[in-house]
Amino acid sequence: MSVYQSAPAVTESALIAQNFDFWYGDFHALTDVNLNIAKNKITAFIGPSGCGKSTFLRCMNRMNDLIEGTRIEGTMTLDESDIYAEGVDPVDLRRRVGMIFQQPNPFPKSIYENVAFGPRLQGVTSKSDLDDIVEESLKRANLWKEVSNQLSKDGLALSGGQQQRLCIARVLAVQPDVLLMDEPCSAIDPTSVQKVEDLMAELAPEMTIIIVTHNMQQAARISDYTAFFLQEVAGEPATLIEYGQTDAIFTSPMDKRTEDYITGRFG
Ligand SMILES: Nc1ncnc2c1ncn2[C@@H]1O[C@H](COP(=O)(O)OP(=O)(O)OP(=O)(O)O)[C@@H](O)[C@H]1O
Repeated sequence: MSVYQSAPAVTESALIAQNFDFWYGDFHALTDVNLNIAKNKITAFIGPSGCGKSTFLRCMNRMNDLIEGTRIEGTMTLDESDIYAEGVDPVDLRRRVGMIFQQPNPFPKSIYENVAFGPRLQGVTSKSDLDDIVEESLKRANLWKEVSNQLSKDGLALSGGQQQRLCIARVLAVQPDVLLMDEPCSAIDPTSVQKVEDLMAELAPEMTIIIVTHNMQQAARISDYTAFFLQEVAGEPATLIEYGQTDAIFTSPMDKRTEDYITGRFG
């Protein structure tokens, strides 16, 4: 049973998981997750290694579909539509629900082509439209000033932190409603971490952001809501333990297990 502390009301929720379970083949990884993700806010997923944070994140844009033998039970809705319903195109879903990974993964193409790739697939052909989208996306990703005079440079030649912001620009170029970020700052330098955190704050008023982080200070600093996951018994499924406004989770957790985790007693 999870504890909810002033979680967002359903009407303010972008994504809603109900009685959600997930399996990798025979391995039951997550059970009975019930969670309303607040629209246009930042939500952090925290918990010890292996408690299913990334798994649950990947359920939100059906990335796990790409792994053979996975299955779900329960429902996951995005703006009240079931994302696992028959007829939903996972590729279209992943445009609406973009993802940033721990390791930046630009294409081996120029900075410009990395950002223009998605819009081109969507049918944008005009050079001036593409130029505008590339500039706007790089600006929103806090990268424009650093790369505006070298757009033909290979994206892989950028620093790790710049590559991560390039990946963010690439996602922003297709105008997602939701941004999933799986430990986006753990492989980049501190200055870039600051830039990524700044841009998350800038994006949040118009975009729902969910971040998996091992860094408690980061979760406390940047998120509006926090969800704590835990696998209590090895081999048994993990679940959501406590969820609510970040201030409440970090200052007055209602569940002893949340308190023990955030005060560093385990994990
Ligand atoms: N592709 C996979 N196939 C089988 N089991 C997997 C797969 N990916 C993850 N798991 C298992 O699912 C459980 C949850 O893993 P997951 O990576 O979601 O946890 P996490 O909380 O994100 O961990 P971390 O903080 O270390 O990244 C773990 O037991 C993991 O070994």
